[in-house]
Amino acid sequence: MTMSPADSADTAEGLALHQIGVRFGGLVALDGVSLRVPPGRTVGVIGPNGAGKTTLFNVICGFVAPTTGALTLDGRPLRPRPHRLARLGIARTLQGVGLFAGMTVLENVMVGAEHAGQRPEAAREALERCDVASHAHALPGGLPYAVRKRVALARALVAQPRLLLLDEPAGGLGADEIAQLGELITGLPCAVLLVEHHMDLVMSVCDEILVLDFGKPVAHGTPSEIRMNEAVADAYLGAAA
Ligand SMILES: Nc1ncnc2c1ncn2[C@@H]1O[C@H](COP(=O)(O)OP(=O)(O)OP(=O)(O)O)[C@@H](O)[C@H]1O
Repeated sequence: MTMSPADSADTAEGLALHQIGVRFGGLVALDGVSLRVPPGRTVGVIGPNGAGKTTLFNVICGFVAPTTGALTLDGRPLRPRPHRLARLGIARTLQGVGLFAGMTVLENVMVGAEHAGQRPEAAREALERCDVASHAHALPGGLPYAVRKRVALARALVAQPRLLLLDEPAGGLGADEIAQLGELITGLPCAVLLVEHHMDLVMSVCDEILVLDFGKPVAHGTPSEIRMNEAVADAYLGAAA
């Protein structure tokens, strides 16, 4: 299998990371990571604990500035800032849920709609897409965790992003809920960057997968290529040992 860094992509469309490196003091969290998320594609990032997945996500969201390398959006330099992502057509969900406890489900998603300049009806449509419209008038606190996560996803989707960043969306979910989440992700019209531990979900929804180990890219390919890759098996067995 060949590595396919963003630098060699035949088109500059979409988000691209070029040789990104991040250091926290003496610790190298990311080292030479290149990746492209073309329009409409679902790209997964996996790796053992501490591999740098969340750091990569944080670089794209603008929470962490890369020490080396650069990002581009449609070929133009991108210096992400968390509060400017919506304007760029990028939405995200974070680990956990992060809903406003004092607002109903619908109001939570309306906040997202307003922020993105969408019409109010878009909020109900997003709830329907995520199959949680029946909870529109409930407060999040009383709802099952899986429902709250779907509401958070609806709040991200209401912006009708061109790129959706998902940070461990399967965390805390059961097998059936993860399967439903997979169906939802597969049906999305936007590009998706999925940072996730749950291999079955990643393998079932992603067009391509980047594998990190100790901050370095160790493989990049289709799910079937990744399944057969020895370096990937080594990274995971090493982590389990
Ligand atoms: N703000 C920070 N300051 C110092 N070190 C950090 C910081 N954030 C992450 N790290 C370190 O960087 C490395 C990569 O961490 P990161 O959270 O990106 O990995 P991960 O692949 O998301 O792990 P996990 O699967 O456990 O969430 C780890 O060694 C971590 O301890």
